[in-house]
Amino acid sequence: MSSETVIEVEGLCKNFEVYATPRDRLKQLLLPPVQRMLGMPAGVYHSKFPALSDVGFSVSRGETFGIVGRNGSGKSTLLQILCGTLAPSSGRVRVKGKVAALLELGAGFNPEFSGRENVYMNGRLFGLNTAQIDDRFDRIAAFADIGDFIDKPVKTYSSGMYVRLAFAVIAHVDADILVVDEALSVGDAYFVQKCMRFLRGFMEHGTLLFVSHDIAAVTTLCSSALLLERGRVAQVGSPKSVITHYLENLVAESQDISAARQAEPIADEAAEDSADFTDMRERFINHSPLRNDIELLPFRVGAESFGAGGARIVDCCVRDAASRKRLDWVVGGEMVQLLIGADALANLEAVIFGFDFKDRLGQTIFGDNTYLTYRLEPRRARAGERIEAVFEFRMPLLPVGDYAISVAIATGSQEAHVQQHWIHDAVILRSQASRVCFGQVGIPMRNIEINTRRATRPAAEAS
Ligand SMILES: Nc1ncnc2c1ncn2[C@@H]1O[C@H](COP(=O)(O)OP(=O)(O)OP(=O)(O)O)[C@@H](O)[C@H]1O
Repeated sequence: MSSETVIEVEGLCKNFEVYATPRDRLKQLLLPPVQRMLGMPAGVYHSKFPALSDVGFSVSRGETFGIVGRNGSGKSTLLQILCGTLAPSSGRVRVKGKVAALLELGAGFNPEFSGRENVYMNGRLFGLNTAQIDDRFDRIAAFADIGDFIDKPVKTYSSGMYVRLAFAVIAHVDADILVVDEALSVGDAYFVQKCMRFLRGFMEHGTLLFVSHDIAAVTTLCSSALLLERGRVAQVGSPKSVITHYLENLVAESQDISAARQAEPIADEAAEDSADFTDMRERFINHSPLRNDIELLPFRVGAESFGAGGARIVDCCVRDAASRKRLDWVVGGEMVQLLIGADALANLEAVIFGFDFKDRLGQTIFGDNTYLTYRLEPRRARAGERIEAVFEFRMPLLPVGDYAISVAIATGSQEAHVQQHWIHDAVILRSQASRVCFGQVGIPMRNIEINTRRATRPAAEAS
């Protein structure tokens, strides 16, 4: 490593083990030791998913290095390896200096501890002693600007408060290398401005790894950039050329898809049910104040609820459909999953999960349940089991305002059922910006056209 190189990555690979069913995971855990004991070859019950393949690059001291790539291209995996929170499968990673990362919201915070206690805990993890943290505490609290919440348990924080405190901490631990990803987008506009002011100051001496879908931010902030495509390095170079390559690929991909669609016989159109598409104006919209940013407030365990008590809903979140990561914010139009998890407190027959997506006035915009899917083979749960339902759908484009998702677990049928546990407003969604200015929701437009053609003469004139 040269004196100026602070990050050096060579031949980095990361394979995740993917299990087709939870049963396979259990088999993988239990069977191989027994098979080995019996002198049999150990079975393999998973496939390997290469999230990163032969990744190599280096970053010099003082550089602002952008990492871009589509969803699922491996950015978070790479960052986690660089931060030391995930082990690579093979390859070499050398990092010189103290790294502080603002990755997943609140990662590294103990939700039971107060903000103050977490500041001390994290400060120590970053190598500061108590006297140094005492000395910086007021500045950290002022940066976070969360008022009395600094002495409340972090589990009571909104996602915006999490990110405020997390950023305030990493901004005060004398990091040599800062890693900042989309988490920053969760903060309110004033806070993001404050962070950007800090980052611009930091960039004068420190090294910054900046992961973003915000093409404009990467182009203006970064001194060089890396494009990841399906876990491989597609390009390292100037931000402008990397972003150009990235956009060309996006466009080429959408053209390939539309060419393929045109080539398909009409009869196949019905089979296109899983074909994905994005709004044709997405690129423009996502780089304008019209992007439909929706904040997701965490599941409120103590929220108002009712029910017969045969089950208790203990988990509810919105996840990214591809990565299955729990989301703190989402952009309207993206594919998401709503997960509802419940503990069965009694033996339950014919379980139905459902949800109700409401606007700020409590009017249902849409909702669904599992009844039709399982009508022929109703699901049951034994007392003591955890049972989960996942609904995958495209998040609608939401006009600015607050929304709520109520969730429920019931038993019986569509017509006659017993609500075992219903939680009002389990997840709150805050649509902060939107291009939808009328109607209850917007729908992504696959295509919009204006066509002109030669006017045909009215029939009367022609005769
Ligand atoms: N623990 C895991 N087990 C199995 N697959 C995983 C795991 N973590 C990530 N993956 C898969 O690895 C790939 C890369 O994921 P990663 O989160 O690094 O992508 P990303 O570029 O950060 O995506 P995004 O922009 O959506 O955050 C994805 O296909 C993801 O589904």
